Formats: sequence, structure tokens, C-alpha cells
Amino acid sequence: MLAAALDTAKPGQVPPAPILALTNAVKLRGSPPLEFRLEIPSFIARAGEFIAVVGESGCGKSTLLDLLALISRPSDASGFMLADAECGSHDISALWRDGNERALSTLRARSVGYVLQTGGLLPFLTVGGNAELSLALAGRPLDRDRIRRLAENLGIEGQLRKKPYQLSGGQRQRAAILRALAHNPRIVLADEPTAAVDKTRAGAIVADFRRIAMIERTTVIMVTHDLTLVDDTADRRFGFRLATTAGGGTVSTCVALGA
Ligand SMILES: Nc1ncnc2c1ncn2[C@@H]1O[C@H](COP(=O)(O)OP(=O)(O)OP(=O)(O)O)[C@@H](O)[C@H]1O
Repeated sequence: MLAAALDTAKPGQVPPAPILALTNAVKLRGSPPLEFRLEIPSFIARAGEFIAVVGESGCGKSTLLDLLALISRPSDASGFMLADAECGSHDISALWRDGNERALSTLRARSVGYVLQTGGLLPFLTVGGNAELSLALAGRPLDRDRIRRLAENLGIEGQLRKKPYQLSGGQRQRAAILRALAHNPRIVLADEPTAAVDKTRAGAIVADFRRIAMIERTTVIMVTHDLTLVDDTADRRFGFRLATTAGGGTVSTCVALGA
């Protein structure tokens, strides 16, 4: 795995450059005294890594993903960088500070893919149509060969003409992964992508997801409450350390977990 390769890199070998780096970030939710405060001292992702974010309900996993997806603005951050294939590095803090919604939404569409717990596919489009829409929203030319190849790798090439309601739960999640990868984003954020399927199917889906992302050199950041699901898959893991403030609020600190 990539992390293992990095750990054993010979002196002088340069690890892949970060494509996403968030430093000394804070996100506040709610208001005192029952405020929720998520602290992220350092979250760095490199090309092709599969990173698991693990934690109990309410610890801030979705809050973290929304920050990384450029959907939600950090309350504070000393650094926030996203490297885009087309235009190089972007200072995301500056884009939020300047209210540059246009640049943020372009980056979101081009550089980020999202897999939701229950698929999040548009119900009125076919599986193929959902994937094609990702390319269109990212401003990329239609590439049916790419979509077919990804679908074959995910074992759903026979489902491309079906609508989401005509699929099984596992097929729907595979279709959501197809949609998230279709436009060749640098990063795919997956929020409990296998929550709706049984454990055996979940393991197979995560393994296929990891294999394809590695081929594509796409970074995957996957949220799960089940560490065993990503034990053999993840290059690195992040968790959350929770503390209660005197006023009854919560401080959750996102920390790297040991290998
Ligand atoms: N709009 C809001 N106002 C105030 N607090 C909020 C708001 N939304 C979420 N929170 C609080 O923020 C904390 C983190 O929520 P978040 O959804 O990120 O947790 P999570 O780890 O993804 O949980 P789950 O696994 O249950 O989805 C929770 O304790 C929640 O109560």
C-alpha cells in the first residue's frame, strides 16, 4: 500500500506531493454553551491514498467531509490548499475569504467526487446518464468509453441503462462510485458508502473502490463507523478525540491513528 511504500521509501526519495492540506482548522457548529467545536491540527492527503475517517456518531465526520468538499467554510484555518489537475494549487482559505463562490463551485465540480450513504443518484437519469452528468458539470467532454470501462471494473456494465430504482442496494452504491469517479476528480469523498448493504457486500465494494481509485490515482477519503471494514484497505486512518467544555459544549479533535 502507498503508506507502507512511503514508510519504506529510501532516503532521498520524495513522497508524492500533497493534493489536499488543511492545517490548524476549526469549525464551530451551534452556539455557546452547547457549541460543537471540531479542531483539525493537520489533515494531509496525497495522490492515490485511501484514507479512512473513523468515529462514533456525532464526533464530526460529516463536518470534516463538508470542509474537505468545499461545501462548508472553516471558522478558522492557518492553511487550506487543494491542488487541481488543470490549474495547480489553490488557496481555499483565500477563496472563502474573498467570497469567490464561482471558483469554489468550479473546483468542487472538477476536483471532487462524492459518494453518499444511499447513493444520491438522480432518480430520473439512468446510471450512465448520472455518470455523464458528472463529466458535463466538470466541463469535461463526454467519454462513454471511460464510463463503460469504469462500469466494467465495478461489475455494473449491464446496469448502465437502468434507473437507480431498478438496481439492488449494492449495485446502487457501485453506481454512485461510478458517478463519483466518472469525471476523473483528484479526490473522492465517501460518507459511509456501504451503510445500506450487508457486511460481505460492503467489503467487496470497498475493495473494488480501492483498486479502481489506485489505478486512477484518485485519493479516497472514506468515512465509516466500522474500522474493520477498512482495516486491510486504508493507507492511513484518522479518528476523533472528544472532550467536554465547562459549559457543556463539545470539542472534537481530528487525530491521525497509529498504523
Ligand atoms: N446545524 C447544527 N447546529 C449545531 N450543531 C450541529 C449542527 N449540525 C451538527 N451539529 C453537531 O455537530 C456535531 C458533529 O456532527 P456530524 O454530523 O459532523 O457528526 P458525524 O460524526 O458525521 O455523525 P453521524 O455518524 O451520526 O452522521 C454533532 O454533535 C451535532 O450535534
